[in-house]
Amino acid sequence: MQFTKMHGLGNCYIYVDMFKQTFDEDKLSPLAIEVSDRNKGIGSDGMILVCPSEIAPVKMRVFNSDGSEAKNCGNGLRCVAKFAYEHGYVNDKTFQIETLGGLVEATVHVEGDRVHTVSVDMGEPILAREQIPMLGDQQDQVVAEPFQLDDTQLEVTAVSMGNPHAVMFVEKIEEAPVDSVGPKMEKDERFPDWVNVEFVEVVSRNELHFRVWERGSGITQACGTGACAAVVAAVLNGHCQKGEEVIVHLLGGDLTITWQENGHVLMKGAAEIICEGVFGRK
Ligand SMILES: N[C@H](CCC[C@H](N)C(=O)O)C(=O)O
Repeated sequence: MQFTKMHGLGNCYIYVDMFKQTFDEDKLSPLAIEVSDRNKGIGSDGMILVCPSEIAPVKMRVFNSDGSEAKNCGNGLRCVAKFAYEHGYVNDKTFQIETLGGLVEATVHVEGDRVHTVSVDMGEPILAREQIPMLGDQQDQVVAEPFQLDDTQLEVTAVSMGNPHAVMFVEKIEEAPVDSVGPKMEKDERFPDWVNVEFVEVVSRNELHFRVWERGSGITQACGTGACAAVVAAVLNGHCQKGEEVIVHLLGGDLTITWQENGHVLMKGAAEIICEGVFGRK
């Protein structure tokens, strides 16, 4: 299998060009687990397929390292946009990408003949409880809702960017309980589809620190949809302002996120190739 390993701020995936090769549907989840394995495979946070689409130049499918398929991936979208442009699957610098969560619009920023930075209009966040989805009979939106997890009392703000996110604010990001709270909340029964878990320290109305425990992959260096969810949650909790750029500091680098006045969330950040190769026998 031909592959390209790419990363967005250290959140790396094995990209497979499905314009040139195809696999049986039931092989995809096991293949994602196999290629993601850092000891017996290539090593990554998951696998992303760059597919033909009937409604856009390309379609993105995302598989976490546990083999589960997700509806969206922010860092993946920037890398898919770079891949599509550099492989000539698109002619313009701004184009749509189909995801399982709907259509998004990407713009590649070209330096010479290479793309290093990509902007993506991620569309509107989904805030209705039942569409996150999250159980509970309180009000329709989940903003700073008390959340008891074993003997820990937390406050959760829930946002979907096509995939579900539970955002919590902490005083010091370096003390965020990522590896203790993360895995418990990821599969808590109150999130029927499980959930990505984010911890945010507010530096100012235009700057956040961010850590993540990703659904299906665990701790990663960065999560693009999670950074978008974090800015939306920060606005909902009065820490940031709609219409203003927010710099989000993730372990692997920075993203610029704006929850625009028109309701759409704009994400801008890097996308890089690590290597290309053949997985398994030719
Ligand atoms: N773990 C996520 C998919 C990858 C999202 C993340 N890597 C990003 O950049 O948005 C989920 O199951 O919803």
